[in-house]
Amino acid sequence: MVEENKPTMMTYIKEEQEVLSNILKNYPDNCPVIKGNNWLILATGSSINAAYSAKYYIEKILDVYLTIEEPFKFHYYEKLKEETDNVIGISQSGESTSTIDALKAIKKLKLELTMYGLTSKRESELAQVVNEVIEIENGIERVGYVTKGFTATIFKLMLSGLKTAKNKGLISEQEEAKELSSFEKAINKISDIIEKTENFYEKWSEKLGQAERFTSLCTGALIGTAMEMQTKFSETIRIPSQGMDIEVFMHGPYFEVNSKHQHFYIDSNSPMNQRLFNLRDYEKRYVGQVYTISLNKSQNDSELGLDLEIDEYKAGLFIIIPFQILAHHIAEARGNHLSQRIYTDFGLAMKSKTKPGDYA
Ligand SMILES: O=P(O)(O)OC[C@H]1O[C@](O)(CO)[C@@H](O)[C@@H]1O
Repeated sequence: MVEENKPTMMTYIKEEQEVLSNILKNYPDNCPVIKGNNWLILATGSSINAAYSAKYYIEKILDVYLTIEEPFKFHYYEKLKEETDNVIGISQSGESTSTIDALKAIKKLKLELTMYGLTSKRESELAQVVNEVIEIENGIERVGYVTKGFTATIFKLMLSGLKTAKNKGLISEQEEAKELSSFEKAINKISDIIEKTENFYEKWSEKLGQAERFTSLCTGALIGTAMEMQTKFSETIRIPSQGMDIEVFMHGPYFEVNSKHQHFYIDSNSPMNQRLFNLRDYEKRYVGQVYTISLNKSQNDSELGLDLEIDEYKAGLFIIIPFQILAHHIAEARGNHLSQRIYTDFGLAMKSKTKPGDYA
C-alpha cells in the first residue's frame, strides 16, 4: 500500500521533464569546462550506468578518451594511467564508500590531478574530497531506486562535454545551439514517453507478470541503458534481469534462453541495427515474448515507439524512462511493495555507504 504523500518512483519519473528542462535552462553556467583529454570516471550502481549512457556522446563531440571504472576494483587492482588528466567521481548521494575511498587513494598518489565530484549533495563526504563539485541539480530524491537522479546525471555529463567542446573551439556556436535545441525538443516529449509507456504496460501487464527472467539487448552507445535496466529491474522486480550488448549475448548467454524468458530490444537507429533485428527474429522462436523499445514510431503492438528525433548518442537520456516505469509497475503488480524498504541495514553492515540513506 502506498502511504499518502510518500513519494514513489513514479513521483520522481514524472518530475524528470522539469528537472532536465531546468538543467537546460541553467546551461552553460551550471556546467564546468573539464580539463584534459583523458578523463577517468569512478562510479557505482546507477551512477556508473549514467556514465556509460553519456560516454559516447562526450567522446563524439570532444577529443577525449573517457575511461569508466568500478571504484572498488580500481582502488585495489588497477593502475592509474600516466596520461590521466582528471578524475570524476559520481555519487548521487555522495555516500558510496568505494567511490570516496578510491578518490582519496588517487589523491594521495597524485595530488596535482583535478578531481571533480558529481553529486546531489554538496555537504556529502564525496564533495569534501574533490576540488570541484558539480551539482546534479535533481532536487531531493527520497526513493532509493533512483530515476530522476539517473537522467539528471547523464544530462549534466553530456552538457559538461558540450560546454567543453565549445570552449575548446571544437564546435561552433551554431552547432552548440543545434545540440541544445535537439535536447529541448526531446525533453518536451517526456510526458508523451510516459503516456506511451503507460499504454504499453496496460496492453502487456499480464504477460510481463509471467516472466521468469528479463533481458535487454542493445548495440554499443546504449549500453548504459541496458545496464541500468538490469540495475533497476533487479532492485525492484527482484527476478533475474540482465542487460547487455547483442554481441555479448551471442557468446554464451544465448544458451540459457527458454520460453519463460522475455527480451527487450533497444532500437536506437544504430548502424548495427540489422544485426539487432536478426537476433530478435531468431530469439522470437525461443523466448516467451520479445518487445522493442525504439526511437521511431511503433510498428506493431510489441513495439514501444517513442518517436523522438534524436541520434543514438543522445538516446540514453530518454530510452531509460520506459524501463523505469516498467520496473515500478511490474514490481508493484508482483506484490513487491516498493515503499516497504528491505535490507535496510545492508549499506552500513557492509560499509558500502557512509550513512543510512535518507529514504521516504
Ligand atoms: O550514486 P550513489 O549515491 O553513489 O549510489 C550508487 C548506487 O548505490 C545504491 O544506492 C545501492 O546501494 C544504488 O541504488 C545506487 O545506484
